[in-house]
Amino acid sequence: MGVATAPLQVDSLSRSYGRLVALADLSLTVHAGECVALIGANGSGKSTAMRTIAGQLTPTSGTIRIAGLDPHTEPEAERARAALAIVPDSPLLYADLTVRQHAELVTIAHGVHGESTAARIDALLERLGLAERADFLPAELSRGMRQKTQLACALVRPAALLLLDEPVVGLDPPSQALLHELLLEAKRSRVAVVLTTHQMAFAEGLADRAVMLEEGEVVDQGPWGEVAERAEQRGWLPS
Ligand SMILES: Nc1ncnc2c1ncn2[C@@H]1O[C@H](COP(=O)(O)OP(=O)(O)OP(=O)(O)O)[C@@H](O)[C@H]1O
Repeated sequence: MGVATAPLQVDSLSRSYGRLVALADLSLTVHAGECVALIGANGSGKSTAMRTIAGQLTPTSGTIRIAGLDPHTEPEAERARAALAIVPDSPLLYADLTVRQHAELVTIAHGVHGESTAARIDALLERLGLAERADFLPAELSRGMRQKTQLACALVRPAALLLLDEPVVGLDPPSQALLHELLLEAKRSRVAVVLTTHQMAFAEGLADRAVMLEEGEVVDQGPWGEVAERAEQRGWLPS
């Protein structure tokens, strides 16, 4: 067996919107079981990085490999998407599907639907406090419940790479603690996790490494504790 392919390998990734360079020259490798936090001010390029890695935005230059596969080139893109689970910065749910149907749709789409997945869905909805809302439509849910539905969709099936853009937003403190625990479990299952957050406390104990962006450029990166300390020194106060 050769060296295992990293779930995420990004090389010199840049993305512009017209003349605005939203992300410049990001290189990042995330190994199985590792968590990397992207931090930075509003508009620093975090979501642009996440969406480009996810295959939703075309890179201006650079390369992305998800489990060795290019998310921007068919037919590889489909297999890259299969290796990837995403929590977008605002919930993207179908108006006419219930909470449970969202989770089922993901398992069907990824070919892992069956009796054991039905039990897994039940257990996950229970943990997320959604069991009593399993048959509700998105419009009948609170904002936090919609966010938890999105989390259920991302966690309900195996993925090599989990991308979470501001996953904490809208969650109450116990739900934030639960998400922290669920992500630690994902790491223990060898999932590579990349998340963006403005809440330094949430990433504490979860992120192994951090990348700090400023106006699209990487201004610092390294072990979480070191980057967080330097970020505080440069006036980046934890919330
Ligand atoms: N669709 C777009 N068209 C033009 N410019 C965009 C577009 N989306 C984002 N930008 C610009 O790209 C830059 C980076 O935005 P991005 O959403 O990646 O930042 P962010 O770090 O995720 O911010 P936040 O913390 O507010 O979520 C900003 O200057 C923003 O104005």
